[in-house]
Amino acid sequence: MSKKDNKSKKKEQQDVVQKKEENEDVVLGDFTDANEEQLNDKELRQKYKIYINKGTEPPKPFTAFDQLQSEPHNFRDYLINNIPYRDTPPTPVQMQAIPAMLQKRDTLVAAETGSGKTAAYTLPALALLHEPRKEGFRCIVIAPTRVLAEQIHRQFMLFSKGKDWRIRDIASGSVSKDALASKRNDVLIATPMKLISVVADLPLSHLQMVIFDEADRLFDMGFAEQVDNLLASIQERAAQNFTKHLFSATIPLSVEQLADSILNVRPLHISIGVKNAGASTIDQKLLFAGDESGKIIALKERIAQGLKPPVLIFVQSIERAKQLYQELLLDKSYKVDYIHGKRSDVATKTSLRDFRLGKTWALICTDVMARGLDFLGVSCVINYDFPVSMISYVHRIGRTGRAGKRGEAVTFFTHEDLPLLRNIAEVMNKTGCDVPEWIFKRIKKVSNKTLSDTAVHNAMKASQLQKQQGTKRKYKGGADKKNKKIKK
Ligand SMILES: Nc1ncnc2c1ncn2[C@@H]1O[C@H](COP(=O)(O)OP(=O)(O)OP(=O)(O)O)[C@@H](O)[C@H]1O
Repeated sequence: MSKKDNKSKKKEQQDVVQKKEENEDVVLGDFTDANEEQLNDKELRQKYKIYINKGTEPPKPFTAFDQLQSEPHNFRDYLINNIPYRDTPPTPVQMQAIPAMLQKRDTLVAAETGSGKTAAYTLPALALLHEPRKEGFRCIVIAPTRVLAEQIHRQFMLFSKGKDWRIRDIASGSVSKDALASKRNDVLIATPMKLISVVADLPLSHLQMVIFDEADRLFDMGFAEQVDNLLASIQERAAQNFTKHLFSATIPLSVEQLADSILNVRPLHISIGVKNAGASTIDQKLLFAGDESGKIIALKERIAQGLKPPVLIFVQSIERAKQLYQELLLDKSYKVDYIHGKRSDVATKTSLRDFRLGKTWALICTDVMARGLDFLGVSCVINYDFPVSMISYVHRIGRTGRAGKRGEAVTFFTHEDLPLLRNIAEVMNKTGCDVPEWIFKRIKKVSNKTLSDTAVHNAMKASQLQKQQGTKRKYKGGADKKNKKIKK
């Protein structure tokens, strides 16, 4: 950039700041290249596409990890030093969610896949707990799958290095009852089922926060009742009010409404960028395979053209995973493996390790792997079987294009998938990826004949919400509990 350009950019920035001082309601400008030190809260939010969808007086976003060491955050040095990327900027979700959690208020946070949401709750959780204590579990993190719980545990261990924290992952079931009942514990990570089986024995009198990772999955049909029961049991055992934090890349309206009834400590709803869309770092493509037999031909063609490993290949069921694995094994040059929710712990760990080490170049998986898992450097995700919903699509493709790196997602589709194609095409459009005109024409033709997937999806969600509202909710939230006490 020339000196002249630099000067005019600086002048533009000064003008914006001056305008801002003259008139609070100035329409905010484009701050893409603005100097952050000159920007106020609103301008920073605009620059990083941070939206506050509910709640007042959100804290100012921070823009460098070092700022967390000083007032009002006061992170301890060891915590900052344990952040491997401390010298690079925080991601937008971290900029806003970390200060929000530090204000000890309930939060609902939606930000694209691979944008660093795990650190956005792990770091403030450790900062708020301050140091290891003998007060029982003060933080609970709930995740939908074992493999995700294990990954969250690794993240906590990384950030807590050098201090004697007790961080327990009970998702795989290796912690004894006695160890769990001990006061010498700080953080618990669990799947809902595991947590239900032990919650009665947990020391929770000093519980400060409960975090839901992949919150929309936890609150959807499969888990909603368990999670409701869980919150009620936790509340019975907790001596004080605790804050609740919901994180996901996708927060459908139904979950946002549920969150409303659960979050009551000065709640803040935060979202980053385009809601419920694929990460902007993913180059999304559709590939017409004609029919079922065309898929394997298309896959082998892609391999022959030089598919860059590591690659994740999503299929719809355990059976399909085994079938495709057998099919690809016929060619000895393919180094493939498969993984699904029913494989043993040992087999799962070995498969994941081999994939991380590059021993296998393609991992065939079911949707159990779609959420949350972080493999740095997955170059391509192939949706061999068409995803059942837009939400599943967003999470599957989100295994690539993480932490600012670019990735590719290819979705195979056949004639049979046409009725479901509209939602995926909409996600692609939202993120600026091209959907060929002929595909739109085909979708239009099909959706004239059948009820659109959006309508089906919305109808399902509405009936799900009705069911959830219809069944008597056990957990009523901190405010209700307080009111009840007052009435008594
Ligand atoms: N500020 C940062 N700078 C660079 N890398 C980061 C930063 N924050 C997180 N990362 C890295 O980005 C990757 C993705 O982070 P993470 O798994 O937390 O994403 P996520 O938003 O939870 O994704 P998903 O929605 O798929 O669960 C991780 O490898 C993490 O170490």
